[in-house]
Amino acid sequence: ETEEVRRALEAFMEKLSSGDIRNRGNWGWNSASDPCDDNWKGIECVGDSVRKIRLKNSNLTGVLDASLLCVTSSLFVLSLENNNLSGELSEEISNCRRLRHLYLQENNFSGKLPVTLSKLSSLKRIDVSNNKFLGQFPEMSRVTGLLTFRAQFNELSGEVPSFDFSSLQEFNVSYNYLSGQISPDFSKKFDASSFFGNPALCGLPLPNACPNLPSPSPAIQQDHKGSSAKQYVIYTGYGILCLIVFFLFALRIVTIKKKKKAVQNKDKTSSSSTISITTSKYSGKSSESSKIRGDRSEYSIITSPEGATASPFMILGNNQLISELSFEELLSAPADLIGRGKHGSTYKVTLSREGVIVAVKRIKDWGISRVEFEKRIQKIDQVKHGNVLPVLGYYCSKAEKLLVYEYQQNGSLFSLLHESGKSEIFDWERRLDMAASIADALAFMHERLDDEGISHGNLKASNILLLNNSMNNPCISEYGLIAVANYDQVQSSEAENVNDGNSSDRNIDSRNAFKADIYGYGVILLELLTGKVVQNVGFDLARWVHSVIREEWTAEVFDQKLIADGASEKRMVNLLQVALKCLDSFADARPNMREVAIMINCIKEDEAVSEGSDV
Ligand SMILES: Nc1ncnc2c1ncn2[C@@H]1O[C@H](COP(=O)(O)OP(=O)(O)OP(=O)(O)O)[C@@H](O)[C@H]1O
Repeated sequence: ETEEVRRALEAFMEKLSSGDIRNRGNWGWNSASDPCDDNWKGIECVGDSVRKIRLKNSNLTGVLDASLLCVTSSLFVLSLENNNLSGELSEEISNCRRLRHLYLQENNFSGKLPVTLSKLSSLKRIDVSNNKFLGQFPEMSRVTGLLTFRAQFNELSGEVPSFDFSSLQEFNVSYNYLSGQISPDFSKKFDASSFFGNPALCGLPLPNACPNLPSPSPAIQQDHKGSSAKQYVIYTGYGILCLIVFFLFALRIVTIKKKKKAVQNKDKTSSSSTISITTSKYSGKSSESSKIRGDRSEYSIITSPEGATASPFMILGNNQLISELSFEELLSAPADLIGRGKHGSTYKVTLSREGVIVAVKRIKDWGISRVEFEKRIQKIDQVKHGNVLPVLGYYCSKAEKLLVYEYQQNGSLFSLLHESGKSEIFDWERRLDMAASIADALAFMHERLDDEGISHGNLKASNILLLNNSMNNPCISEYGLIAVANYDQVQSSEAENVNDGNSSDRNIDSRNAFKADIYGYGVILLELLTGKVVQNVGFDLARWVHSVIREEWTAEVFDQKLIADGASEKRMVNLLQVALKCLDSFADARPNMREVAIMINCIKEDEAVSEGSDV
């Protein structure tokens, strides 16, 4: 470890032991030695960095100075239970950014739990039970992936805040001074023993129902009467304002209709017309640096040659973001080209309605009839999954198709893996979670769209977006946009392998397309495991991985960041084995997506179990 860390840890121990570390014999904890090389008591390292501090039942009597402790930025586990530590847990605990397990139970800690606990986004298990913590709970819902929260036998008060329930397995806040109604989310998952001993807490799963809300007191009613006159004046004002807005809106519709008529008349006289998307000129990957507003672009939407009737712009579902969005509004909004792929271009379009940004995917030369296209989009729209980005609207002419999606500002799995640098922690657990979420979502889509033969068709890391929510969950975008999969990696001999001589051509095609998705998913797994870009200027990741494994250098394959983080090699190898199954050159030998999802979830469970036995 660095000298800075050694000194900080020495000072940390001095405070834990009330300055009395001389009596601790051969504990080490002396900055003249090294915590990893010289085996300081309770310290576990991976390579040169301290990962775990485990000093339970060690008769420690001082205070926990988090500002010193968290100089050790690679700390994963802090276990100080059953000592005699006192004082507060300070806000600097959030500087231990990678902390996963925090065990402080059975001490004499007091004061409030720091609000900064919510910044420990990697936290899996926290136990602060049997202390004297008081005051309100910190807001913990941002800590996704929390498995255990134990805070029983303290003096905590206020309401039970909301948590992220997706992973929470154990929750106990019994014997505190909590009050209010327990949220139904808790009662679905935990029994009364999690809440006993809080006299002012009510509702299921506790036996005491919550009293009905009291009706407003006469004094309040009186006050209400007094304020109703004021409200009358305000509402009348609003009414007049609404009338004015309505009048202006009607005027605008009449003007637009007149314009439309003029355009249609023009269409009838000329053989084609051009509507342009106002866009910046494409100059490299990122458009942010090259915004040239108001350019008439080369990227234009050309109506069908007959030009008689342009296809309407269709809005799907009742998404508020683009409700009643007109094609005119979409086309007149400023658009930045954010990428141009094999199958078309994608634009970031800022609508005039406040704050609404959409992504418009423009597909050219897709040889599919309008009827077929519409049928396909409608089918996809009927299958909803939280990790699959829905199409909000579409436009379809003979020459090209436009699809509108909600813009996801957090980028894609590709950018997270290859463009985010060191700023963002993308550790093993998050990668495994992501692999599982994508597999579950894809298995769901495959099963629901099996009869229609609609696969994703273009599965890759840039089509896995990070959702706008606080958890940045992965989300598969552009599902089903390409009718025939066109992976370079899928060898042409595959069609023969898949053909058993009985299936119709159509079945062979759609089965191939589903199997191609599995291949695409295998490549994503390889990218998660190796941190390398697939097919990057002559580099074929799948082939490279195969050759390294043949040479029995499996550990060389993995992303060095994962190794340095102490990710379990056993489970990385397990995931690699799943990836290799997905990449089998014989399409028929690949598992289906449900089988893949089951395998990945098993690895995830294995990870959770080992997490639990970590301390
Ligand atoms: N809804 C969206 N929100 C934010 N970014 C998006 C959205 N959809 C796509 N992108 C991003 O836009 C960029 C271009 O996407 P696009 O799909 O056009 O190209 P591609 O995926 O590289 O190629 P292909 O045409 O083969 O799909 C990618 O970086 C992608 O992550």
